[in-house]
Amino acid sequence: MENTPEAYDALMVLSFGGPEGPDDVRPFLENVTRGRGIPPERLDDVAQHYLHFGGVSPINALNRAIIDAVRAEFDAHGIDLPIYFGNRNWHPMVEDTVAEMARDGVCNALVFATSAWGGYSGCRQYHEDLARAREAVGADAPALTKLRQFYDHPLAVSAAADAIAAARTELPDEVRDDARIIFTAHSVPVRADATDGPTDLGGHLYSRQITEACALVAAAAGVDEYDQVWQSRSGPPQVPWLEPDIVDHLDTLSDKGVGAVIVVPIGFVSDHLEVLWDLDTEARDRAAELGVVFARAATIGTDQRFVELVRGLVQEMTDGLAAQRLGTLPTLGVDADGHAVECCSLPS
Ligand SMILES: CC1=C(CCC(=O)O)c2cc3nc(cc4[nH]c(cc5[nH]c(cc1n2)c(C)c5CCC(=O)O)c(CCC(=O)O)c4C)C(CCC(=O)O)=C3C
Ligand SMILES: [Fe+2]
Repeated sequence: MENTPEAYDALMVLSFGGPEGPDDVRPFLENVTRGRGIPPERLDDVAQHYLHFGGVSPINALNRAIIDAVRAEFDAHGIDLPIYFGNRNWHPMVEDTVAEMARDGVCNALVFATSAWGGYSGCRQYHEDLARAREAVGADAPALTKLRQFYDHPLAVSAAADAIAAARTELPDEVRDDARIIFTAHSVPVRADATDGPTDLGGHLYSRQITEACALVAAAAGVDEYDQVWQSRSGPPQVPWLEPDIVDHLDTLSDKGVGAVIVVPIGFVSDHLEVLWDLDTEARDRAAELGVVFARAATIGTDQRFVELVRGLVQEMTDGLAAQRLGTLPTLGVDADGHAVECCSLPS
């Protein structure tokens, strides 16, 4: 797809947000779950996960580091767009960021959201956040164009493949070559996944993109056999979410005699709390109980290729370059004219 080059005057990095101290935890969780029917017991549990780390999620600091690295990458390539930071659920809130951009005279900004995926939580909800923020700011709000989904960008695929190779070197010699590769991504309600994406695709855009990304990364890493599982399930127990859960899957693998695993957090770009708690704490502890040797691959956000990827996505829009892609599924987010479209919408 060729985009029509247009004049953009800023980039916003848009993310989930996370608490930065114990007093932030409850109000943050209330922002995340407002009107979503998450049971109070689940919220109490999740609050404990955050409090275990002093009430600080690493996500904001990680995003600030990504912004610094993108700034350096832009400077090195003569891209003089200012970079702003906004979040869905915690400060700096996207509404405040858009107000600041309006005060600075920004008219037409690009938006990089820190999710590679289609689907409601990873894509459409970010469009809703932008629309809400523009409405709050009113007539002076800049136009905001969300960059496309990047789950199959060649730089994302090669960074994830190299992270598997690096994790393999951490394993003891005797299990290194036989370690089972497990890709994991955030679970979502089965019903939400079923209705994601263009109707002619038949839904399931999020889970299909994850499946395709796993196949691309496995091929790049020279891995023939692997598993794809889910993590961080939320919601009431009677509502079905994508399965199997990673912790249950470790039991299954252990029963089959698997002695070592490399867990690959394909669904996330940085080591935020869903990685530190659900993988590095819960899954790692379960593996230890089972006597399964455990290594976890790094997320791609720390790899230099990640900022090159961000620059590439921006240049697709500013220079009208063709999208760099390895996959075949739709990656929604911009139309043929380079304009943001309401993607991943539920059929009405
Ligand atoms: C698909 C997906 C991604 C990946 C795409 C992307 O990256 O955007 C993602 C990322 C993240 N999810 C995160 C945290 C949370 N997600 C929750 C709840 C939920 N996530 C969902 C889906 C996703 N979530 C869903 C369908 C819910 C149910 C409620 C709802 O429909 O909204 C809850 C509520 C408590 C609970 O866990 O029940 C929390 C605290 C953090 C920040 C971690 C940190 O603080 O470091 C990040 C990056
Ligand atoms: Fe989440």
